[in-house]
Amino acid sequence: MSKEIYENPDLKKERQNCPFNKEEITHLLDGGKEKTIERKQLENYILSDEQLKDAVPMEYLSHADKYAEELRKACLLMHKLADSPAGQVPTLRALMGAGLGSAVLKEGNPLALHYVMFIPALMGQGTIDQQAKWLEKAYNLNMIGTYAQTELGHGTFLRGLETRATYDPKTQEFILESPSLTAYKWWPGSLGKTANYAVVMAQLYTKGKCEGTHPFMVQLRDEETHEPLPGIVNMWLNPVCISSYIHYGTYVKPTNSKLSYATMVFVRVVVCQDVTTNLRKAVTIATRYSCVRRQSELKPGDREPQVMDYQAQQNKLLPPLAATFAFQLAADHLWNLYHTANNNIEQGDLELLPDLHGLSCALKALCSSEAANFVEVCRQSCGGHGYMSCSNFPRIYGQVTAAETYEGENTVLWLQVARYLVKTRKEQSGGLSVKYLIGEEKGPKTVDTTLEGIVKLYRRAAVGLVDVAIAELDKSGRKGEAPHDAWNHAAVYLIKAAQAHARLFVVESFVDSLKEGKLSAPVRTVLSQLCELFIIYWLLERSGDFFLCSNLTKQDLLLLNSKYVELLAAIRPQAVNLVDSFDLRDEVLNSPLGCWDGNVYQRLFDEAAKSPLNQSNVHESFHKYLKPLLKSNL
Ligand SMILES: CCCCCCCCCCCCCCCCC/C=C/C(=O)SCCNC(=O)CCNC(=O)[C@H](O)C(C)(C)COP(=O)(O)OP(=O)(O)OC[C@H]1O[C@@H](n2cnc3c(N)ncnc32)[C@H](O)[C@@H]1OP(=O)(O)O
Ligand SMILES: Cc1cc2nc3c(=O)[nH]c(=O)nc-3n(C[C@H](O)[C@H](O)[C@H](O)COP(=O)(O)OP(=O)(O)OC[C@H]3O[C@@H](n4cnc5c(N)ncnc54)[C@H](O)[C@@H]3O)c2cc1C
Repeated sequence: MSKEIYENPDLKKERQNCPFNKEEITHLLDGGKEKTIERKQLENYILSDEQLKDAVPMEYLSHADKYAEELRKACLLMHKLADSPAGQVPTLRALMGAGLGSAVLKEGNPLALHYVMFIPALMGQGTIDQQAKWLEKAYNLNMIGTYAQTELGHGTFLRGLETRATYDPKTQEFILESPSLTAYKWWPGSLGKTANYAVVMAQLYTKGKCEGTHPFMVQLRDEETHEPLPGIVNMWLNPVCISSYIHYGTYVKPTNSKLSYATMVFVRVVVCQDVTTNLRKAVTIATRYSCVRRQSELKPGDREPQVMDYQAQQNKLLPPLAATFAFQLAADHLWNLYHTANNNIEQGDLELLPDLHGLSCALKALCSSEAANFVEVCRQSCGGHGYMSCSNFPRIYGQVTAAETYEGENTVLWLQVARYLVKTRKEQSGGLSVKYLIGEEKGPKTVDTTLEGIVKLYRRAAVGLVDVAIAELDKSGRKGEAPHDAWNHAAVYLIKAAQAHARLFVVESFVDSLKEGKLSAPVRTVLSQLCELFIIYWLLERSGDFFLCSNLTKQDLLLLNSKYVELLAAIRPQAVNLVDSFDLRDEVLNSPLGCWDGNVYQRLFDEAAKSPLNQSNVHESFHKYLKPLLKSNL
């Protein structure tokens, strides 16, 4: 007799009479029906392997045991690559990020940097000969690499890196050295125990002149013994400069010194997708839990309501739900720009490089910071159970908030965006993704609160805040301040302008995707509601920017507030159906709060029972410490 599958009755009710085709949204997010089929086949292939399951929860292992266990599984995953139903690169992409990969490697993938940065650095900056020599070795895992750029003393200011690579024309070798404690490479993932090679960013010195930071291939450990090579701590020998700027002892300048930063641009682009995947997990967990959890009294005398029926809970969870679509669609647009720009750069056409740099910095900073804030709101929306390690919120938050720092600390990236915006606005040049900065904003300044009218408000704010920042810079200049001081004293305005630009890009991506997309009417309706909710939410959150740069009135704001709460009520009935459309398996969510069946309390109880402390009634420490204290009559 088949075992009755339990489904929480409230969740079951939420799923009845769904007005849209969930699979249509799943296919949209996956990039098409075929991609969904491929993803599900890959998930079955990986998650059905018993050797990839944790015997005990990772949180109860020692640091060293966690590392060993993650390395065991990571290596097993690599052995499974060859037979993957999805092909190498799609499998690697799935295994390196916050989706399928995190279902197996909950503490992180010791081999991630090899694929996410080391190989991309070789592909992006190695010469043909160097790629011929190293890429096959890297893809065959005959070497494990990392990307060693950050030092104890410098992570942001790359021109301040202290590691030096001095070219010796006699031996035609580079001598790499870390001249001080602050020059020690610090932070690179896998550098400590896993990698035996690294792409090392170092200041290139030749003929006594510093030519700036360049990437070098350095062997760190013996390929057989894995022992660090002699002198590895503070002196590295025999590195090879990746990309050929030394021709017969003479330095040949690259067409653009920033091309050596290309690997960072790649990761900033993929990080936008990765934090969105993590946000989807957090929203799914919190939404399902909020429809299972019944608490307090809404109508006196009635049964305790689902907490999702409180408008306050909808206000917490529906904007992040909408954000997952907004960020995904924006990340897709950025990915397309990355490919176009990269193909052009390979042909020597660097025209799109500033746009790519500006937009990748903007979107990485926006998606990571917004996702981190939203994940924390999702955690808080689940009360005490959201605080438990087994809820998976602490791990999801840790992964997302790390992205606010790595690959360019967000503040620093916002200032990079501002530099690009000010230059584009002043020079009225270029600006593929900032076309609105070129020429004057046309049309009446009156406000209409339709979708198109709200997008126009975002554009006015984006232009207006750049002009406010430029006015501040000019004012400082007139006072005789040096450009670097004027820039520093306008930082607050510059960052606001950058953030407004990033939000405009996300809003336009969302609106344009709905216009262009071949969607059924029911899906278009629910996604349009989410789009309108999200762009009004952000406008209400940042209303000062809009008051400053448009004719927005108090009446407009009150009208938008009413529209916002109406949309909360309209979307509420579809919240569970929308997160079901993400098609995130329980193993990927890895949380008793978010499981598809809603069997929350039993799963919480089972998780608690796994704790080593719950394997006996009295822990041995009682007899060692507590009992003597109880007897000591202090
Ligand atoms: C094969 C399978 C593949 C699988 C992939 C699967 C992916 C799946 C998911 C991935 C999961 C995510 C895991 C991520 C792990 C990451 C781990 C972390 C790694 C790191 O953190 S690596 C180190 C990162 N460090 C940084 O980012 C440093 C930040 N600092 C800088 O970038 C720079 O110092 C600076 C930009 C802040 C300032 O530099 P500088 O002072 O030299 O520049 P200026 O401000 O003076 O500007 C000069 C001009 O240069 C332009 N510029 C600057 N940077 C760039 C760039 N990167 N590209 C292009 N142009 C750049 C400026 O715009 C200026 O131009 P202008 O015309 O003069 O204005
Ligand atoms: C989880 C994780 C993984 C990492 N992995 C790697 C890796 O694999 N390889 C690698 O090379 N690195 C790695 N890093 C390092 C990372 O790239 C750096 O931490 C990051 O670039 C920030 O640099 P920093 O730590 O020097 O911070 P700092 O730049 O020292 O930041 C400190 C403060 O100074 C401010 N600040 C700095 N410069 C400016 C400025 N010009 N204007 C205004 N404010 C400024 C910042 O906004 C921040 O508030 C990793 C970091 C983390 C957290």
